[in-house]
Amino acid sequence: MSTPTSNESGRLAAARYGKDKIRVFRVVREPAPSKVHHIVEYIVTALVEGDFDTSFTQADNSVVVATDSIKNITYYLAKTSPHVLDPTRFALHLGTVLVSKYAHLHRAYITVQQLRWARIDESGAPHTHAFWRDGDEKKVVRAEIEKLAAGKLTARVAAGLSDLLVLKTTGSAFENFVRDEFTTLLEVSDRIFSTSVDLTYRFKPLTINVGGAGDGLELLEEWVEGREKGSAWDGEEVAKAARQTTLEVFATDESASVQATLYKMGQALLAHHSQLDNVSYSLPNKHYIPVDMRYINEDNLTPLVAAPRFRKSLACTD
Ligand SMILES: O=c1[nH]c(=O)c2[nH]c(=O)[nH]c2[nH]1
Repeated sequence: MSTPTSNESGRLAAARYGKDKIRVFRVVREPAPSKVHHIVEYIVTALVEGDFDTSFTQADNSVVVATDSIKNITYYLAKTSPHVLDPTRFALHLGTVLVSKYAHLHRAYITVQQLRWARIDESGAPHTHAFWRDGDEKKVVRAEIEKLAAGKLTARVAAGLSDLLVLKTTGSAFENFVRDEFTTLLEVSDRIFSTSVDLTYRFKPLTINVGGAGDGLELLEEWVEGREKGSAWDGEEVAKAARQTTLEVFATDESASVQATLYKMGQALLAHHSQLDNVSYSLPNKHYIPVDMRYINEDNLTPLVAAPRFRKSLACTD
């Protein structure tokens, strides 16, 4: 995967390449007596930027770390990293290794999508090594690691979730929108509201000073420690809280529109997490339109038809 772009004069303006869709599955086995197994399944994208323009402009492969090697490094860290069970830390570890090991690579862009596996319940107790796919929802982490002057890295992390499917059967209206010759939608004071939530939140960037080069692990330890000390920063905790806040606002908001509920979700996240500097939601409306059964004298629209403007538009179409 590569994304070179050129300006009007035909010169290479920017270039980035790497590997997409690297599948990682890792089992961490606790020893006896517990013998509990922990698992993660990730889909990883690892892209790099650096001094390799000549690989695009002069077919010079001597500056190319093969995408196959990038995949192998990802596998190697999935096997060896103490951070593998935490997608944020794993992304940071992979990024720091790539820019630390190769002097001519300056930036790494790591995306980790985590698939959902939940423990199977066995007579009320979580099973030690059997799991089920707990829906299509994914946890998503995007980490950008930039090598600055010697001994300095900047980490920018955005995280969130995708494909969280939700539905509520009341507490949602959509009224008073523009009505003109193109309007066929009826106003409703009470409707089913369903959406598939995509959420991204960005953490404030952090610059860290590091002593030596290393393979990135020491840099990461320092990064993680610095983050957690004196602040509530912890990728997994924030992910859990952000998901819960999203669900609670969805459930409790007397929604005037998808737009208004979306904004409240963003406000709630920013209010709870001072370490975030940006929140973005996408909430595509999944329509459940009641079937009009008046032709057979069956009222399938009440209580959905309380608004006066709705009655008026019904009168027009009757
Ligand atoms: O909450 C909504 N917002 C819209 O902008 C819109 N547009 C539409 O057709 N239905 C809805 N619902």
